[in-house]
Amino acid sequence: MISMRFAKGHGTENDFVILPDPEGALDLGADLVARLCDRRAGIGGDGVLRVVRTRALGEPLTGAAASSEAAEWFMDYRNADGSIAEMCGNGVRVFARYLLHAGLAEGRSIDVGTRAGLRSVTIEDNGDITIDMGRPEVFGDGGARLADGSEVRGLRVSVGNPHLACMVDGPVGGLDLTSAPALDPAAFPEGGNVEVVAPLGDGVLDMRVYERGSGETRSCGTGIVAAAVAATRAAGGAPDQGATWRVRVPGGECIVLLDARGARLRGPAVIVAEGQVRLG
Ligand SMILES: N[C@@H](CCC[C@H](N)C(=O)O)C(=O)O
Repeated sequence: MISMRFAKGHGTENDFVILPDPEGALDLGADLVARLCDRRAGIGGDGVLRVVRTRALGEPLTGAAASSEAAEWFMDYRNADGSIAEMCGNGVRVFARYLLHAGLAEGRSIDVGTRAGLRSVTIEDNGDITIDMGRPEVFGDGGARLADGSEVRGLRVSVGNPHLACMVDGPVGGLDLTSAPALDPAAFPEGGNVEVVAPLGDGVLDMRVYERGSGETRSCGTGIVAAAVAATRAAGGAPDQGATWRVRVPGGECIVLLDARGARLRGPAVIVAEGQVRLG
């Protein structure tokens, strides 16, 4: 019998099982993650956020992750299928909300370690949370084949993790995201997340996403940033020169601010449950 404390939270309905593990005592294998995220036999979630002190993480922080050494708390993010991802934008907001809720952090500014590097978080007056997402990297064009065989073209963007953000004509609601879009393995050697994005006018975007390791989710923070970058370029602009987008997703809405410093992502994050989970 496996028994552990958990919390459950979401950011625009991208939902997470939160596992408090300050001293890194949990043995969190892919199978356990998948069982926790199972929506019938487990708690259910798009992923797991393990809340661990950076010094207790138990893995080397090299490359992009090295700046995370400066953060007391590390967001060890796993997708619902148990795979490890570098970064989760909605996850960072929910993680920060949990730190405050659990008394593990205080104040309006919190640093969170991630595998994509340190992310600085600000709590806004209305309770929304803004994350400094760093500078998205653009790698040029790419394509994907959707489940029904149709093709979408888009921009390959790294927001710490890989995305193909595809501007489409017409509503995103009718596109087939029932199974993983096929990506070119040469362009996405680690797989990727695929966004379909339609401009609604007045700086508003409509977006759906198929997430690597989780399936179609109701929101994806890094995907929202990738969509904002693709929309800025599709409109003939340059993200460095400044743009603000409201991005609507099935689970709500986030704001992306782009400028020469990079991208900031703002949106809600809530904790909805706490308890003890037992898996036989
Ligand atoms: N939902 C997240 C992204 C989670 C990771 C992604 N599925 C991947 O494998 O890269 C977000 O809010 O950014």
